[in-house]
Amino acid sequence: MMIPGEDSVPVLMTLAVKYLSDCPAALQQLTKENMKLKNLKAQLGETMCWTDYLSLPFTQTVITETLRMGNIITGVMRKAMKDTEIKGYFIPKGWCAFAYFRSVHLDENNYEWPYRFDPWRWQDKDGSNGSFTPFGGGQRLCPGLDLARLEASIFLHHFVTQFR
Ligand code: HEM
Repeated sequence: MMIPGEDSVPVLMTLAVKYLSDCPAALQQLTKENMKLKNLKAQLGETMCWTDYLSLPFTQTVITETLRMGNIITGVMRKAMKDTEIKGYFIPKGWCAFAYFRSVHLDENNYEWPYRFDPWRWQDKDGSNGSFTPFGGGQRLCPGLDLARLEASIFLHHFVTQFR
């Protein structure tokens, strides 16, 4: 749990900062959303809790878009347990195949202007059609995906509300 969890989230945070620094409109909207929550919490005298994290929709789209563009895990290896055919390609039993996430996440058939950092694209899309797999899928789906998103949200919240 520690090894896969240690490198991936800091890379996610670092890439989010990099992409935001190139996209002032996204940084502005992210700051506005998080400042609003921070001020509300201060007025109520409350600290942040789980539901607050879920109430930051734009922050979530920033994280999702960073995962899409950043491709922190570039893909996953799989071994064919039997002769298999996928979309006309034959994979003999025993061969290894590499499912390359980057080619899916940066394919213009799946995403308009795929090299543009555009968190707004996620406002009416959830990637559940198989075109968004930064955490893998199936039996080996990353068990740390919610923790990764939570950590990145907490980082972004403090980053944009306390620093310029
Ligand atoms: C941005 C952050 C992260 C990304 C992009 C990511 C991505 C992935 C991917 C793609 C896999 C599937 C590997 C495969 O199918 O061969 C995976 C597996 C795994 N991840 Fe993550 N991960 C992240 C964060 C974390 C965190 C925070 C933890 C734990 C605290 C974690 C723990 C694991 C473990 C234990 C597996 C192996 C699951 C299995 O084989 O059954 N990951 N991760």
